[in-house]
Amino acid sequence: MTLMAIIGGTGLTRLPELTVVRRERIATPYGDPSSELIFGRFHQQELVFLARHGNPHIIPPHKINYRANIWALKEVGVASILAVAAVGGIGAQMVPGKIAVPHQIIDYTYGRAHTFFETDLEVVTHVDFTHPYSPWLREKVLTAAQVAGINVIDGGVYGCTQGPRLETAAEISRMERDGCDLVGMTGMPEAALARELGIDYACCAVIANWAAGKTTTEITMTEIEANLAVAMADLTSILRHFVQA
Ligand SMILES: CSC[C@H]1O[C@H](OP(=O)(O)O)[C@H](O)[C@@H]1O
Ligand code: HPA
Repeated sequence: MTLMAIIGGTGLTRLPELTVVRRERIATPYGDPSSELIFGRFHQQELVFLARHGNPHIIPPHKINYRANIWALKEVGVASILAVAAVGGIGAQMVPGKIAVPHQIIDYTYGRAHTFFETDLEVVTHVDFTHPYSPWLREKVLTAAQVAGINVIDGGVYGCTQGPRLETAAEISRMERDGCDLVGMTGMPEAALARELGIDYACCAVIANWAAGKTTTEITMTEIEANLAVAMADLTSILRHFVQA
């Protein structure tokens, strides 16, 4: 069994039920990762956990050193990453409190260090990114959810915005016309960097709120945290079945 990692986002700064074995701070050519890597056993399965926004959660989405995070995971031998990400729901089925396993991405970010293939290369490298999430890893998550008896949404287009502000209603309307079902701020360049280093990558998108303009009420952190708290119990159950599969 190869080493897998879980990257935890908003609402998942530490992984419940993880027995910590050791913590390691990894230096990379790109600087420091968001947090130390936590090596542990999660229901008998060895894995590595990384808190995307640091622990405590202090790094905003546009300031995350995505390259250092992915490089550090590669450095310690990680072959697959399950990313957990809080999102806003755009599509009608993307109801707050539910979990979706997106199958596509549209990148609206700008100015982020988004590639390892920049300078001093012998050849220019263009990785295939037709299917940004590894199909077998998505299937494994979906099967784990089914076995756990949790009704997750199979598929969805994750639109990644720059943040840290939330979107305007018009931006969400445009994203909807583009085909986005979910909106978050961290899916890119994380997924692309994993692909560049040959690490399999899939995402559990935890729906925290209706996206801007989808309701008449203001989006508040209180609402987001409450929905995340409810969904995290389902997420932990999916992860338990996922690692045991
Ligand atoms: C209003 S919460 C926004 C924050 O939550 C998500 O983080 P993550 O993807 O790491 O769970 C979103 O991308 C924003 O960073
Ligand atoms: O509505 C949102 N927009 C962007 N990112 C998010 N992360 C949680 N909710 C949202």
